[in-house]
Amino acid sequence: MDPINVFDYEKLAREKLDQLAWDYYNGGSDDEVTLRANRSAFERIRIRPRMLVDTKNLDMRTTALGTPISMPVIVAPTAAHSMAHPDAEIATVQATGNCDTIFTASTAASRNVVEIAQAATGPIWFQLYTHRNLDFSRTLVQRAEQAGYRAIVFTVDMPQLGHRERDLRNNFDQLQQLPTANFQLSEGFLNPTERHKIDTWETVDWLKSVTSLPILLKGILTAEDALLALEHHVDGIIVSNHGGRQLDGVMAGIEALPEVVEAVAGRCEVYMDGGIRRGTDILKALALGARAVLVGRPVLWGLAANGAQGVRGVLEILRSELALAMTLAGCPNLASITPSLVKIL
Ligand SMILES: Cc1cc2nc3c(=O)[nH]c(=O)nc-3n(C[C@H](O)[C@H](O)[C@H](O)COP(=O)(O)O)c2cc1C
Ligand SMILES: CC(C)CC(=O)C(=O)O
Repeated sequence: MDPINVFDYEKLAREKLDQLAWDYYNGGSDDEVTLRANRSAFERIRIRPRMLVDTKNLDMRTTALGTPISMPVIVAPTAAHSMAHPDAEIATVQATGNCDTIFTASTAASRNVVEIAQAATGPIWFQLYTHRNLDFSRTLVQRAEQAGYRAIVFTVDMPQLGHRERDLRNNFDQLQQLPTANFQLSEGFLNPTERHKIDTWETVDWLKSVTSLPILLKGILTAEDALLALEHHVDGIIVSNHGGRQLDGVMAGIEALPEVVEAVAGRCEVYMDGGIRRGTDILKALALGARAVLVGRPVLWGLAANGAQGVRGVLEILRSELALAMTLAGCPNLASITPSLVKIL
């Protein structure tokens, strides 16, 4: 099969992955209400296209915290790429760089923070989960800074692992069994039930004190927390529900985006993720105020299907779908994508 959309890569990945890896990648928490909402919410947003607009010189380039990227699509941090393909993060970081966009390396990656930076062919961000010993985290963040990462993405929605029933049925204990390189999660994360003792808003201040890199908070879903993030001087917010893997029943990323954008009022950059599978999804997110979107599972599907080439295939499909959506909607560039482009039903 020659994949013509991202879902074709999902089918190819399903054929390659064993049940445990498939469930870990694709699953959500509890009843997976939020996981499904991340997709279905896009169907309640309709596009108001404009006609007879000159889109010959279509331009979707932008910047993310000052870094130029060729399209408003960034690779989200996801753990342990070696479960998808032996080339692991080396393949994903290189394919992403070859598409001229940003790769975000997870703290729970299967290659360490320096190996990934050395393999990179483009800009990279580092996603942080704190270690129970903050000195260890300081070293990790500083190693990332020295290795050339351009921002720290601090994930704030995991005081404890969500209740992922597919993994429980497979006896897959992520904190014990994920093949991670930076540290053993079972040692670093505390006892999973005590993890909530680690991170507070003070941790954001601590993070600012140990790095000069810009900081994004990933996992914000409300205006209240967006305002607190601004009080703590973050550089960016990623509106996210962790791909429906943490608290089930929370809003879809695309549903939470407008209130965060309104609260922030241009004072920092706002990104979103969750359920981005089509160029039209990206168009809708940009219309509702995201600077760019992040994609999680589709990149893992591409990696599982065909290594670096599969990752590139996924990202190029999203690029060409967005180009077509912009053309048909009468948007020659990202600045022309404004709230009036969509109607929320
Ligand atoms: C298998 C898997 C592993 C993930 N690992 C991480 C992680 O290590 N750190 C993190 O901040 N988010 C992690 N996430 C969440 C993603 O960064 C992102 O928020 C989510 O996947 C976006 O939704 P999507 O998969 O529908 O695109 C993970 C998601 C998946 C599916
Ligand atoms: C359990 C974490 C280390 C990885 C993660 O964020 C996830 O699986 O969603």
